[in-house]
Amino acid sequence: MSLLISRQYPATRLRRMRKDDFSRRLMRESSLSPDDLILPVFVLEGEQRREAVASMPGVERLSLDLLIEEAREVAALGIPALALFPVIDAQHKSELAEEAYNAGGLVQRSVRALKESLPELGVITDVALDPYTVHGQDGILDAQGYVQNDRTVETLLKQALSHAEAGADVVAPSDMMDGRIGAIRRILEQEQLHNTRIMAYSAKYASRYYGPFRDAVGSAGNLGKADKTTYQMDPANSDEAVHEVALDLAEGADMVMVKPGMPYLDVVRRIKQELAVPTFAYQVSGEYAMHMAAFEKGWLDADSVILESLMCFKRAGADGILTYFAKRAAQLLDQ
Ligand SMILES: NCc1[nH]cc(CCC(=O)O)c1CC(=O)O
Ligand SMILES: [Mg+2]
Repeated sequence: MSLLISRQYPATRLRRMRKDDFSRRLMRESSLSPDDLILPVFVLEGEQRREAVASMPGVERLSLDLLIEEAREVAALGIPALALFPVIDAQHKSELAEEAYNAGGLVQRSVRALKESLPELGVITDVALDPYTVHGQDGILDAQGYVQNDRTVETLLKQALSHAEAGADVVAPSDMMDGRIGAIRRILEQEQLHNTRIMAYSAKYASRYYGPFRDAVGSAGNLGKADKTTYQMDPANSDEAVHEVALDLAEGADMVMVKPGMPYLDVVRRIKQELAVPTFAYQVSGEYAMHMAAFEKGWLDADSVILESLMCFKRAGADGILTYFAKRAAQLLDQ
């Protein structure tokens, strides 16, 4: 502090270093590259199917054959990984979400196909029951409608194992049950799947910014007016986020995540600073929708705002960002 106080204008003029591109580049503290990006994708049953998502302009749900083409482009752009989210047909949804661990299910088949066609592209799978339950909650309900923790974890284990057995490089539990990271790590070790990574959605908030995603996977209708406040975190909390992350690390997480992203950058910063582990952030569907709405109205300049929004995650301390802008950002960074 004393050092800063002793600095005085005109000896110190911070605009000097901003004068030229070379000195701006030299003092730049953060950088953004395709290596920092993960593209979330939505997969559908069928062939040659491509469906728009009304609340996410530019995002499409793809059948597996088209997803493989998409994945080829993603890899060619230098994006390290994609995160896979299934759209599950109503006939496969149930109270106990048994379809979640079907070895021949949509996710499991997609993982196999992706790893076969593009072995070097990282595949991250979502471990949570919401696409598979009739009520759209991430777990199994008791008679009062409460999401049962330990009963749900038993099913998540099977789901995570089925993903890993299909060849998923990373399983990403996004359900916020207590103890699920430890339980998944134990079963993976037991089954000799020592190198399956776990990206834990550790500090996942009960956010209304997930609305467009729930449209995309078709769980919005099932969920109705219900919320997820008995398991996802209160947006008012930040100490609790550090606590959640510390527990997931102790249980065997390789990477941790904060979600949503931009409204929660203080949490990203705290976690990176206090725990110093691979830290990811998810620029979620609602953030994407807000940006796209402003771009469509001509109120914000798309290309520059996309890159600025992503750079802010890096400055806050994120090692990587899940973003629906991943392809567009990688193209821009390539120019
Ligand atoms: N387990 C479900 C899941 N996994 C990722 C998202 C949100 C992603 C986004 O909004 O982009 C959600 C939604 C939710 O918790 O209701
Ligand atoms: Mg937890």
